[in-house]
Amino acid sequence: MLEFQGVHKAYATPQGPLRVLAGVDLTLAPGESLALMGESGSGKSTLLHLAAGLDLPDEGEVRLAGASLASLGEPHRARLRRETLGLVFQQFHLVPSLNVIDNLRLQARLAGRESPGWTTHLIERLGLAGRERHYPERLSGGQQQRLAIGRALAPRPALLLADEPTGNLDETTAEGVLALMLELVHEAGSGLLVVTHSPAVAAPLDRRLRLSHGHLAEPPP
Ligand SMILES: Nc1ncnc2c1ncn2[C@@H]1O[C@H](COP(=O)(O)OP(=O)(O)OP(=O)(O)O)[C@@H](O)[C@H]1O
Repeated sequence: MLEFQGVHKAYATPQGPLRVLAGVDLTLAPGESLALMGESGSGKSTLLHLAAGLDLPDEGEVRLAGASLASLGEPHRARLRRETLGLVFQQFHLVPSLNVIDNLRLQARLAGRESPGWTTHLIERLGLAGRERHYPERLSGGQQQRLAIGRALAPRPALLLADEPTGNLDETTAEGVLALMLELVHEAGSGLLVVTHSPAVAAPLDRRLRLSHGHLAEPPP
């Protein structure tokens, strides 16, 4: 589903190149779930951006659904992203001019996979039944992030990429939202790559890896 082979990435800084990924290898099978952990600044978001083809490696290859992302033009990469991935970030990135149900429908339509039954099911599971016509600004932070997760899962993507999805929420709300995210990923039949600092979130997933000094490794027990 997702494969990194010898991936290197550095950023240009006034002090010279900042080496972030130094030969990362990773294979994620369809339906597999992986927690990506690591210190702040270790390159977790960089890895997720490369996985989504939002940025390209300096060296090595990233393959998504069998396609080498660097070999595709940006329009083709964007289409593959829409059809294959769900993305959830710390900021919710909801469409403010669309109500709850239209935020969900838009994403499914863009991916070419609308399913009214699944959308209705999602709204109920997200605790947003009765609020279908509300706009995001009228929802609480936790509700907005639940909606952002639901939107990403509306097309039942092959893989959900989530970058510290509850980083902006208080601890109690975050726990509930993350538990719901894991359940919905399971119901959607999606794979999951989630950046998290929480051992409780990481524990039930298939695998856990830690990014440190540019390399991925098993975390200490
Ligand atoms: N566009 C950029 N230009 C220059 N440096 C960058 C850029 N993006 C990220 N960096 C630097 O690369 C390093 C890795 O950043 P990244 O955001 O991938 O880490 P992270 O593990 O996700 O961190 P956090 O847990 O704090 O979100 C950091 O030192 C960051 O400052």
